Amino acid sequence: MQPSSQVNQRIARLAAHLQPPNDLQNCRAKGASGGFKVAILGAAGGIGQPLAMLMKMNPLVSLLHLYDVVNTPGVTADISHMDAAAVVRGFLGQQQLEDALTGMDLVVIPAGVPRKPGMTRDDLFNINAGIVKTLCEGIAKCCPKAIVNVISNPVNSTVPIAAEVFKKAGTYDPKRLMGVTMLDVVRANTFVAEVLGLDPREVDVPVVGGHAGVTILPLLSQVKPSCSFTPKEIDYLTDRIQNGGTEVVEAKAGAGSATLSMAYAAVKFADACLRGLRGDAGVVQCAYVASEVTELPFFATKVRIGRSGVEEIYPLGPLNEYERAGLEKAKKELAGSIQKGVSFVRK
Ligand SMILES: NC(=O)C1=CN([C@@H]2O[C@H](COP(=O)(O)OP(=O)(O)OC[C@H]3O[C@@H](n4cnc5c(N)ncnc54)[C@H](O)[C@@H]3O)[C@@H](O)[C@H]2O)C=CC1
Ligand SMILES: O=C([O-])CC(=O)C(=O)O
Repeated sequence: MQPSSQVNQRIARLAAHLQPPNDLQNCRAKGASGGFKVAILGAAGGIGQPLAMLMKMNPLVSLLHLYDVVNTPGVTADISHMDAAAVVRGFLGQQQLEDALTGMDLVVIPAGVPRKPGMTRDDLFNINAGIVKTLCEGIAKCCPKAIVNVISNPVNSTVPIAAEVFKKAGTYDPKRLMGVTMLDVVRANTFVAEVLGLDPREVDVPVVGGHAGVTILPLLSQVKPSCSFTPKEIDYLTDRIQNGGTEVVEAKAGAGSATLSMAYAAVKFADACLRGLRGDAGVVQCAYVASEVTELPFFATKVRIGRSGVEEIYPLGPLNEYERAGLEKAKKELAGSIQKGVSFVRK
């Protein structure tokens, strides 16, 4: 074991490499005016790295803060060499969390452990709940007005955890907290397009409920362009969309869960948040948010994102019998997951 002073010195040396020299910092910052400031927490991970790369490429981002408890010097050095506009800064370890968060407009959280085959997302609760709680305490202190995108699983519980942390700190604004369920929509669009023989970019499948198993409820009766499916196709598509995450976990055989498609989905969702913040009209995506659409305190549906975050939550729309049965199953499981998250912070 290395003595902790040696470890701290090493971290300080590594951290020093994450910033440009003092006399160059102002000149770097000038290139960053006009866009949004975005932090990724868990930026050195399987999702974090490709997400950081894609965010660096987003013209709406002027400053990109990469925070993790390991490996941010390397990831930051690497990504900062891309000749895209955003200035990239790295932050390593808990003692740099506050610097990473101060002044941010959008915070994206993919920090935490992923599943291995045989696990459910809820099996990640014991580790990830504490990680999300600590990170949200930092957000409440350093950037309470930021939009927060929670990716860390189990999303059905980590979003209620974040809400409770913000309530305790007196900073909770339900419009600014969103659980990222975009990957369910991305998968649904892909799988439905395959069945219909369409380009997935032309397909829009609303996916409501939450982000685990039966709580992932694709509304196949509301697919655009308007179409119809056989009962066999509905069973196949519902099952594949609900178990898309497990399909990847099993294929990766112990090496983690979806990272590349998730980074794609996360940047699609983050971009929608930034366009909303900019004031673009008609920015609509599915997200898991505080909601009155059902009797549950959180639920994923289509939402309209604007300057203040979630500005409108759309109703479920007409459901068929199959979807109504799915909704009941989803609500039952979601209720327990939400309560588990709330109790974790209130206990
Ligand atoms: N919402 C969604 O649709 C999806 C969510 N996920 C979830 O995203 C999370 C991350 O997945 P991966 O990137 O594949 O995992 P990973 O293990 O590759 O990366 C996670 C990163 O988080 C970092 N980390 C751990 N504790 C931290 C802390 N206290 N502060 C900051 N960073 C910390 C780790 O050092 C690591 O770099 C998992 O919980 C996974 O289940 C994954 C795919 C889809
Ligand atoms: O399945 C997992 O554990 C990761 C995830 O949430 C997904 O891919 O949808």
